[in-house]
Amino acid sequence: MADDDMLSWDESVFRDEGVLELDYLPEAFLHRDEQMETLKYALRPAVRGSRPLNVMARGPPGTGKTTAVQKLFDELAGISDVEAIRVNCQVDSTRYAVFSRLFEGLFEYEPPTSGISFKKLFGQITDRLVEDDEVLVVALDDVNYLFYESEASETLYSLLRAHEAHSGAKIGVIVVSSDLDLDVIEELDGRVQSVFRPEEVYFDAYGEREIAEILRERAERGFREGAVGPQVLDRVASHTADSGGDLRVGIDLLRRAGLNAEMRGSTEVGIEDVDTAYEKAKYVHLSRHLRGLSESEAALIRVLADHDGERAGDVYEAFSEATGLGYTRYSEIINKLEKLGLIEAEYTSVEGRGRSRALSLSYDADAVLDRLEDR
Ligand SMILES: Nc1ncnc2c1ncn2[C@@H]1O[C@H](COP(=O)(O)OP(=O)(O)OP(=O)(O)O)[C@@H](O)[C@H]1O
Repeated sequence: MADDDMLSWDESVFRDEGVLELDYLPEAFLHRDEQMETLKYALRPAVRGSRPLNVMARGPPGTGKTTAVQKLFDELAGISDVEAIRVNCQVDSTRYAVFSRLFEGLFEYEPPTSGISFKKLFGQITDRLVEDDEVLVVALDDVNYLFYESEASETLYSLLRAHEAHSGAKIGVIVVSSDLDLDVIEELDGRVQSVFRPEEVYFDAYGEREIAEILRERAERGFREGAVGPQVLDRVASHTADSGGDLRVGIDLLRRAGLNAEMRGSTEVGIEDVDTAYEKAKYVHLSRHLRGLSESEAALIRVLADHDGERAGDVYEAFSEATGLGYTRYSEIINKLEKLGLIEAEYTSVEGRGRSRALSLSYDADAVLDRLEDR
């Protein structure tokens, strides 16, 4: 360690730390040309004033789906008579919430919170589109959350059939899902299936070489010259690939490794800085999923931390005592947490009682509880 004031604040390994924030929109978007082409093809009619094709974009977490949408929407923002609005369904997970967000995007103020019916909200949106002769492109990002709340069919139905209820309304929809176990089309009601025939775009997981290239580009912008060597980058890429190829892990890892180097008073990031950082960065998924949970969902996680590995019936007793909620809601929450990969439900045979489900947390209980409190 250097002397006491080694960390003179202006001496940093970073050139621009903001580049290593997860919501930073990268200038260079590598290895996604094909996906961008399909998206552009689908959206092109909007630029000419017609309804765009609908799109379904799928792929594992951290593979650039949101970034692709954001990049295209930024381009569309410069075109008159096209409104492009991205809705994060992790935050807005009901039909009403989605349409409130669309209202806000169009009118630039929130709809009245009290008492405005869905029908009215919907009507105001479509009237505006028709009057101003605008095309609306809606991205339902993380649409899987609408399915977990059983709101997907209603929401899509309203969007896709808007022109029937309100002649002249032109709306195109991009649904984005990172839940690979969810068969989006199959899970929709028949009446929605019959009008939803989207173009499909798949975002496959990046390989280790691609990860390294993308991260090199990001590191060059984010770090001072010479602060991150090729071996360090390779190490970051290898950890990222190991944890499923989610670039969020890699970017978070780069940033934390940089902070570790600074802690040591070094101007160069070392392999050990990366390895120490990985202990934390590997939990970025966990933190992200915990952030979106409701109070009762969080309550079940807390109960499970105390009853890890126990039978579903026993966990229910503790849950119901803690929250006063009934079995139906309990089952729904288990279902959602399982789909999010936060818990695992395994069938076990109990002697004399047939098969029963045992529930356990997918991550270390202390790691979960710490992050649950920080959310
Ligand atoms: N090809 C790429 N080039 C540069 N940066 C990328 C690329 N792909 C992803 N990223 C970066 O990785 C991070 C995660 O990307 P993004 O949020 O777009 O993934 P996603 O597929 O939408 O994830 P999720 O499904 O979990 O919402 C972002 O910080 C983004 O800037």
